[in-house]
Amino acid sequence: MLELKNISCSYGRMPVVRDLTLKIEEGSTGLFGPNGAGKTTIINAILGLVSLKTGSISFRGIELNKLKTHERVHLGISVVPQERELFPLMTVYENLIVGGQNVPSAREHVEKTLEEVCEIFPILKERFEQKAGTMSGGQQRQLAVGRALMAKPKLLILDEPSLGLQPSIVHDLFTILKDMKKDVSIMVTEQNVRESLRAVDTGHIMENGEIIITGTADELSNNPEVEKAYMGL
Ligand SMILES: Nc1ncnc2c1ncn2[C@@H]1O[C@H](COP(=O)(O)OP(=O)(O)OP(=O)(O)O)[C@@H](O)[C@H]1O
Repeated sequence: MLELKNISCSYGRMPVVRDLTLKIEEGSTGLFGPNGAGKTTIINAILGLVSLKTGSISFRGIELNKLKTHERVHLGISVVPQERELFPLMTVYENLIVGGQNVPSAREHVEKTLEEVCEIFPILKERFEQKAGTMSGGQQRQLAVGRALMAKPKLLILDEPSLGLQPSIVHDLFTILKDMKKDVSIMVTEQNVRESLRAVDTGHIMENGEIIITGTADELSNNPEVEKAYMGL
Protein backbone atom coordinates (compact mmCIF):
# COMPACT_ATOMS: atom_id res chain seq x y z
CA MET A 1 0.00 0.00 0.00
CA LEU A 2 2.72 2.47 1.02
CA GLU A 3 6.38 2.00 0.28
CA LEU A 4 9.25 4.14 1.52
CA LYS A 5 12.48 3.24 -0.26
CA ASN A 6 15.82 4.35 1.18
CA ILE A 7 14.49 7.71 2.30
CA SER A 8 16.63 10.26 4.14
CA CYS A 9 15.49 13.63 5.54
CA SER A 10 17.35 16.36 7.39
CA TYR A 11 16.65 19.69 9.01
CA GLY A 12 19.55 21.87 7.87
CA ARG A 13 22.58 19.70 8.35
CA MET A 14 20.99 17.48 10.97
CA PRO A 15 20.03 14.09 9.52
CA VAL A 16 16.77 12.90 11.08
CA VAL A 17 15.70 9.98 8.89
CA ARG A 18 18.56 7.82 7.63
CA ASP A 19 18.24 5.59 4.56
CA LEU A 20 14.98 4.16 5.83
CA THR A 21 13.03 1.50 3.98
CA LEU A 22 9.52 0.60 5.09
CA LYS A 23 6.66 -1.27 3.47
CA ILE A 24 3.17 -0.80 4.83
CA GLU A 25 0.66 -3.43 3.81
CA GLU A 26 -3.12 -3.25 4.06
CA GLY A 27 -4.29 -3.66 7.65
CA SER A 28 -2.63 -1.79 10.46
CA THR A 29 0.94 -0.94 11.26
CA GLY A 30 2.62 0.76 14.19
CA LEU A 31 5.72 2.92 13.95
CA PHE A 32 7.13 3.06 17.44
CA GLY A 33 9.98 4.91 19.01
CA PRO A 34 10.99 7.46 21.60
CA ASN A 35 10.63 11.20 21.41
CA GLY A 36 12.70 12.57 18.55
CA ALA A 37 13.18 9.24 16.74
CA GLY A 38 11.82 10.78 13.52
CA LYS A 39 8.24 9.46 13.42
CA THR A 40 6.53 12.80 12.72
CA THR A 41 9.19 13.63 10.13
CA ILE A 42 8.29 10.44 8.25
CA ILE A 43 4.61 11.44 8.24
CA ASN A 44 5.55 14.89 6.97
CA ALA A 45 7.69 13.29 4.25
CA ILE A 46 4.73 11.10 3.20
CA LEU A 47 2.61 14.26 2.93
CA GLY A 48 5.34 16.15 1.09
CA LEU A 49 5.77 18.69 3.87
CA VAL A 50 9.41 17.69 4.38
CA SER A 51 11.55 17.05 1.32
CA LEU A 52 13.51 13.88 0.75
CA LYS A 53 17.31 14.06 0.51
CA THR A 54 17.33 10.57 -0.98
CA GLY A 55 14.89 7.84 -1.83
CA SER A 56 11.29 7.65 -2.94
CA ILE A 57 7.81 7.10 -1.56
CA SER A 58 5.00 5.39 -3.42
CA PHE A 59 1.36 4.88 -2.49
CA ARG A 60 -0.65 2.12 -4.17
CA GLY A 61 1.94 1.97 -6.92
CA ILE A 62 2.01 5.74 -7.59
CA GLU A 63 5.25 7.57 -6.90
CA LEU A 64 4.57 10.56 -4.65
CA ASN A 65 7.84 12.48 -4.95
CA LYS A 66 6.60 15.00 -7.51
CA LEU A 67 3.07 15.35 -6.14
CA LYS A 68 1.86 18.26 -4.04
CA THR A 69 0.38 17.63 -0.60
CA HIS A 70 -3.25 17.99 -1.70
CA GLU A 71 -2.67 15.57 -4.57
CA ARG A 72 -1.34 13.00 -2.08
CA VAL A 73 -4.43 13.54 0.08
CA HIS A 74 -6.68 13.06 -2.96
CA LEU A 75 -5.05 9.68 -3.55
CA GLY A 76 -6.46 8.57 -0.19
CA ILE A 77 -3.97 9.48 2.54
CA SER A 78 -5.50 11.16 5.58
CA VAL A 79 -3.48 12.27 8.61
CA VAL A 80 -4.57 12.97 12.19
CA PRO A 81 -1.80 15.24 13.45
CA GLN A 82 -0.48 15.21 17.00
CA GLU A 83 -1.97 18.60 17.78
CA ARG A 84 -5.42 17.59 16.45
CA GLU A 85 -5.74 20.92 14.61
CA LEU A 86 -9.52 21.11 14.86
CA PHE A 87 -11.44 24.31 14.25
CA PRO A 88 -12.20 25.07 17.91
CA LEU A 89 -14.86 27.72 17.32
CA MET A 90 -16.78 25.59 14.84
CA THR A 91 -19.26 22.95 15.96
CA VAL A 92 -18.56 19.24 15.89
CA TYR A 93 -20.89 18.90 12.89
CA GLU A 94 -19.11 21.69 10.99
CA ASN A 95 -15.69 20.18 11.69
CA LEU A 96 -16.87 16.85 10.30
CA ILE A 97 -18.41 18.38 7.20
CA VAL A 98 -15.21 20.31 6.46
CA GLY A 99 -13.32 17.00 6.63
CA GLY A 100 -15.57 15.65 3.88
CA GLN A 101 -15.04 18.63 1.58
CA ASN A 102 -11.28 18.35 1.02
CA VAL A 103 -11.31 15.37 -1.26
CA PRO A 104 -13.47 15.56 -4.41
CA SER A 105 -14.30 11.83 -4.43
CA ALA A 106 -15.53 12.04 -0.79
CA ARG A 107 -17.80 15.07 -1.30
CA GLU A 108 -20.71 13.23 -2.89
CA HIS A 109 -20.84 10.70 -0.03
CA VAL A 110 -20.72 13.18 2.85
CA GLU A 111 -24.10 12.28 4.40
CA LYS A 112 -23.45 8.53 4.29
CA THR A 113 -19.90 8.87 5.59
CA LEU A 114 -21.16 11.08 8.40
CA GLU A 115 -23.50 8.28 9.48
CA GLU A 116 -20.64 5.78 9.39
CA VAL A 117 -18.38 8.06 11.43
CA CYS A 118 -21.13 8.59 14.02
CA GLU A 119 -21.55 4.83 14.32
CA ILE A 120 -17.86 4.54 15.20
CA PHE A 121 -17.95 7.57 17.54
CA PRO A 122 -21.53 7.95 18.87
CA ILE A 123 -20.45 10.79 21.17
CA LEU A 124 -19.90 12.99 18.13
CA LYS A 125 -23.55 12.75 17.09
CA GLU A 126 -24.64 13.63 20.64
CA ARG A 127 -22.40 16.70 20.48
CA PHE A 128 -23.09 17.90 16.92
CA GLU A 129 -23.98 21.44 18.07
CA GLN A 130 -21.14 21.80 20.59
CA LYS A 131 -18.10 23.96 19.74
CA ALA A 132 -15.16 21.60 19.15
CA GLY A 133 -12.84 23.60 21.42
CA THR A 134 -15.08 23.04 24.45
CA MET A 135 -14.93 19.23 24.32
CA SER A 136 -12.61 17.10 26.48
CA GLY A 137 -9.24 15.97 25.14
CA GLY A 138 -10.49 12.43 24.45
CA GLN A 139 -13.58 13.68 22.63
CA GLN A 140 -11.49 16.08 20.55
CA ARG A 141 -9.24 13.19 19.56
CA GLN A 142 -12.30 11.22 18.46
CA LEU A 143 -13.44 14.24 16.44
CA ALA A 144 -9.99 14.56 14.83
CA VAL A 145 -10.11 10.89 13.79
CA GLY A 146 -13.73 11.27 12.66
CA ARG A 147 -12.89 14.32 10.59
CA ALA A 148 -10.00 12.49 8.90
CA LEU A 149 -12.35 9.58 8.10
CA MET A 150 -14.80 11.96 6.43
CA ALA A 151 -12.29 12.17 3.56
CA LYS A 152 -12.85 8.41 2.99
CA PRO A 153 -9.11 7.64 3.11
CA LYS A 154 -7.57 4.37 2.02
CA LEU A 155 -4.79 4.93 4.54
CA LEU A 156 -5.37 6.74 7.83
CA ILE A 157 -2.20 7.91 9.57
CA LEU A 158 -2.39 8.85 13.25
CA ASP A 159 0.50 10.69 14.87
CA GLU A 160 0.72 9.68 18.54
CA PRO A 161 -3.03 9.56 19.20
CA SER A 162 -2.51 8.65 22.88
CA LEU A 163 -0.60 11.85 23.64
CA GLY A 164 -2.10 13.77 26.55
CA LEU A 165 -4.97 11.33 27.13
CA GLN A 166 -5.65 9.46 30.34
CA PRO A 167 -5.01 5.68 30.21
CA SER A 168 -8.66 4.55 30.16
CA ILE A 169 -9.39 6.84 27.20
CA VAL A 170 -6.27 5.61 25.39
CA HIS A 171 -7.47 2.06 25.95
CA ASP A 172 -10.90 2.84 24.46
CA LEU A 173 -9.37 4.68 21.50
CA PHE A 174 -7.14 1.73 20.58
CA THR A 175 -10.11 -0.63 20.87
CA ILE A 176 -11.94 1.53 18.32
CA LEU A 177 -8.87 1.63 16.05
CA LYS A 178 -8.61 -2.14 16.23
CA ASP A 179 -12.18 -2.49 14.93
CA MET A 180 -11.74 0.22 12.32
CA LYS A 181 -8.86 -1.47 10.52
CA LYS A 182 -11.35 -3.73 8.72
CA ASP A 183 -12.49 -0.77 6.64
CA VAL A 184 -9.39 1.39 6.27
CA SER A 185 -5.68 0.70 6.55
CA ILE A 186 -4.07 2.36 9.52
CA MET A 187 -0.56 3.53 10.31
CA VAL A 188 -0.08 4.78 13.83
CA THR A 189 3.02 6.33 15.38
CA GLU A 190 3.32 5.90 19.11
CA GLN A 191 5.56 6.00 22.15
CA ASN A 192 2.89 3.98 23.96
CA VAL A 193 3.97 0.63 22.51
CA ARG A 194 2.06 -1.60 24.92
CA GLU A 195 -1.40 -0.18 24.16
CA SER A 196 -0.87 0.23 20.43
CA LEU A 197 0.35 -3.34 19.96
CA ARG A 198 -3.21 -4.41 20.83
CA ALA A 199 -4.50 -2.62 17.75
CA VAL A 200 -1.94 -3.32 15.02
CA ASP A 201 -0.98 -6.33 12.89
CA THR A 202 2.67 -5.39 12.50
CA GLY A 203 5.08 -2.90 14.02
CA HIS A 204 8.41 -1.24 13.42
CA ILE A 205 10.63 0.13 16.17
CA MET A 206 12.60 3.26 15.30
CA GLU A 207 15.60 4.80 16.92
CA ASN A 208 17.59 7.76 15.68
CA GLY A 209 15.94 7.86 12.28
CA GLU A 210 16.38 4.15 11.57
CA ILE A 211 14.23 1.08 11.92
CA ILE A 212 15.89 -1.32 14.30
CA ILE A 213 13.25 -4.02 14.83
CA THR A 214 10.31 -5.17 12.69
CA GLY A 215 7.77 -7.88 13.48
CA THR A 216 4.18 -8.89 13.93
CA ALA A 217 2.39 -7.54 16.99
CA ASP A 218 2.86 -10.92 18.69
CA GLU A 219 6.55 -11.08 17.85
CA LEU A 220 7.13 -7.57 19.21
CA SER A 221 5.07 -8.26 22.36
CA ASN A 222 7.22 -11.31 23.08
CA ASN A 223 10.54 -9.71 22.20
CA PRO A 224 12.48 -9.17 25.46
CA GLU A 225 14.42 -6.27 23.96
CA VAL A 226 11.19 -4.46 23.07
CA GLU A 227 9.67 -5.25 26.46
CA LYS A 228 12.68 -3.90 28.32
CA ALA A 229 13.15 -0.74 26.28
CA TYR A 230 9.56 0.24 25.44
CA MET A 231 7.14 -1.34 27.86
CA GLY A 232 8.60 -0.08 31.10
CA LEU A 233 9.65 -3.48 32.47
N1 LIG B 1 11.15 21.77 11.99
C1 LIG B 1 12.23 21.25 12.58
N2 LIG B 1 13.43 21.89 12.54
C2 LIG B 1 14.52 21.35 13.12
N3 LIG B 1 14.56 20.17 13.76
C3 LIG B 1 13.39 19.48 13.84
C4 LIG B 1 12.18 19.99 13.25
N4 LIG B 1 11.19 19.07 13.48
C5 LIG B 1 11.77 18.06 14.18
N5 LIG B 1 13.09 18.30 14.39
C6 LIG B 1 14.03 17.41 15.07
O1 LIG B 1 14.06 16.19 14.32
C7 LIG B 1 14.14 15.06 15.19
C8 LIG B 1 12.99 14.12 14.91
O2 LIG B 1 11.77 14.78 15.24
P1 LIG B 1 10.35 14.10 15.01
O3 LIG B 1 9.33 15.10 15.44
O4 LIG B 1 10.26 13.55 13.65
O5 LIG B 1 10.41 12.90 16.05
P2 LIG B 1 9.26 12.01 16.64
O6 LIG B 1 9.76 10.62 16.66
O7 LIG B 1 8.00 12.27 15.92
O8 LIG B 1 9.15 12.53 18.11
P3 LIG B 1 7.94 13.23 18.89
O9 LIG B 1 7.45 12.16 19.76
O10 LIG B 1 8.61 14.34 19.63
O11 LIG B 1 6.95 13.73 17.87
C9 LIG B 1 14.15 15.63 16.60
O12 LIG B 1 15.50 15.72 17.01
C10 LIG B 1 13.56 17.01 16.45
O13 LIG B 1 14.06 17.89 17.42
